[in-house]
Amino acid sequence: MASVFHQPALEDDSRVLFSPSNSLEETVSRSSSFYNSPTPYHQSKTTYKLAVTNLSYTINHHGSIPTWLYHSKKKSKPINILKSVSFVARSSEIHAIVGPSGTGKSTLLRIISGRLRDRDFDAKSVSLNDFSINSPAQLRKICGFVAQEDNLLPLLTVKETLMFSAKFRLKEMSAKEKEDRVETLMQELGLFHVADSFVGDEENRGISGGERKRVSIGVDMIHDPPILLLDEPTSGLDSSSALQVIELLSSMAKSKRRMIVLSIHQPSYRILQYISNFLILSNGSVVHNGSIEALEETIEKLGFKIPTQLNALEFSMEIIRILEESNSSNLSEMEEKEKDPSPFLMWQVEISEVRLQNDNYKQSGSCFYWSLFEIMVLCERFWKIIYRTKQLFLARTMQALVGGFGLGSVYMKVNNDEGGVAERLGLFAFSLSFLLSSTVEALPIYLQERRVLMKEASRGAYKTSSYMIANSIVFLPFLYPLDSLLINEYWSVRRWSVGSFLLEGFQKQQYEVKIIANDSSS
Ligand SMILES: Nc1ncnc2c1ncn2[C@@H]1O[C@H](COP(=O)(O)OP(=O)(O)OP(=O)(O)O)[C@@H](O)[C@H]1O
Repeated sequence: MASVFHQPALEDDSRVLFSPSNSLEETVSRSSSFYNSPTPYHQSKTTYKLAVTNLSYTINHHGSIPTWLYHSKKKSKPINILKSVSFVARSSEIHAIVGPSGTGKSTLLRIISGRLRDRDFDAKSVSLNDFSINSPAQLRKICGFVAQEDNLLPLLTVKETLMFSAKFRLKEMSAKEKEDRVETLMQELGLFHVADSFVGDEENRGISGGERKRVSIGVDMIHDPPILLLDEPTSGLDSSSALQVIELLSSMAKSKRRMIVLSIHQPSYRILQYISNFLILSNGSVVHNGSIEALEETIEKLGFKIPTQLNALEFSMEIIRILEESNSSNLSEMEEKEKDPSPFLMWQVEISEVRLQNDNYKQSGSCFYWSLFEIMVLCERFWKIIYRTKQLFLARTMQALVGGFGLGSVYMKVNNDEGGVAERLGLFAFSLSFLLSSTVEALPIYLQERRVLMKEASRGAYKTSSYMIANSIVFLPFLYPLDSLLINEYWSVRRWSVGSFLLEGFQKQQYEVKIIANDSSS
């Protein structure tokens, strides 16, 4: 904890971006070019310091349920998920967040990655190279976030998956540049040998678990963000695959000065050596922030001996309550000492006045053009998935043809009189009921896609409206009852549509009413 309150010596080029000596305009222009730059960030060779200071996060018991749905006379008790969490992470290092289940690791990562509402974000709590971050949107731009559950479409190959991510996130690049970026990334992630293999899922076996995890990492670092956040990247992997993933992250951190912050459950002894700093959380509070050696010292000072079969981190989980108590008493001592504001804290207040001016971030080029581009890329992806989903593509095409012609043939016998109109209406309703059943059939596929959509849209890969339009364009021809209706209507070409029959029937009725009226008046 103490390390948080000392101003660390920064490497020379760490101030290139947000140097306090720069004028405000200079800082602003540099910072906005940083966010807007299509160039991969690592090329700037800038190092970063991400500081989280006294971050607390509280939610109401009913979470995101709207108040109008939550009828309770009892006032809900807020839950303090994170309590005054502070730490500093730097480029070229792996920083691990550890702790028992439900202790707030994922919540902390989600906040740092900017995945929270603007109104829940405390602007004073996160800074980059000593400049306060104003909004979650800024964090989303500079951080790649790999969630615990992967977000991959099983019917795309590894290369296609990365290529689609490049199309969404590197729009300014030419097709050749995107291709090169994907090739380089596959090389870096050790995925070249599975480039043309399908990602797969539980039903259709594809690439291995470790490779899946590496593809997920690739999807979120296609734009080469300087900060990469990963929620439990080793979960569900055997020890050698877990080690491979951590080794890969370590080499990525070192070779391109990336900052890596990850949450991890019980890392093995071999994994520990790749991690520079451990932030141990218990009930949302920090109980240790430092190296593994510092943790061993703390445990020894508390009078414990680490059993030979456990590493310091595993043992710390067993005595986490004692660590928590000891840390809270250390903290109260520190608070006593810090009643007078330290020079570091005063300096923090001064620099926080120089804000990152990124709110006016605008994507270059016309908005309409990009929307069109997104729709086209999404259509291409939808089409690939439908084409490769045999049950969807073949069955639907057959259904459209057989159903359409089958139902259409019924129309041949229908007479061209009022009775025919009634029969046509019956057939029309019958066909409509097929539309409903077809929607139900497509639902599981749509729901699987929807999960991916929600995650992609939340990280700003594309607009939800583009997805909807693309979805409609591609799915519409496969709504076979609709095709049946069109074919049926075409079959009854003598009158063209049920509508015209209805109109004709209505006119006839009007005519008959008139005749009856004339008869009765005469
Ligand atoms: N939106 C929410 N509504 C209600 N409770 C929440 C919400 N988000 C988080 N929590 C609670 O906050 C606590 C911390 O959750 P979080 O997912 O961050 O824990 P974690 O340390 O990542 O757990 P795990 O290791 O099991 O993934 C949990 O008790 C969780 O139930």
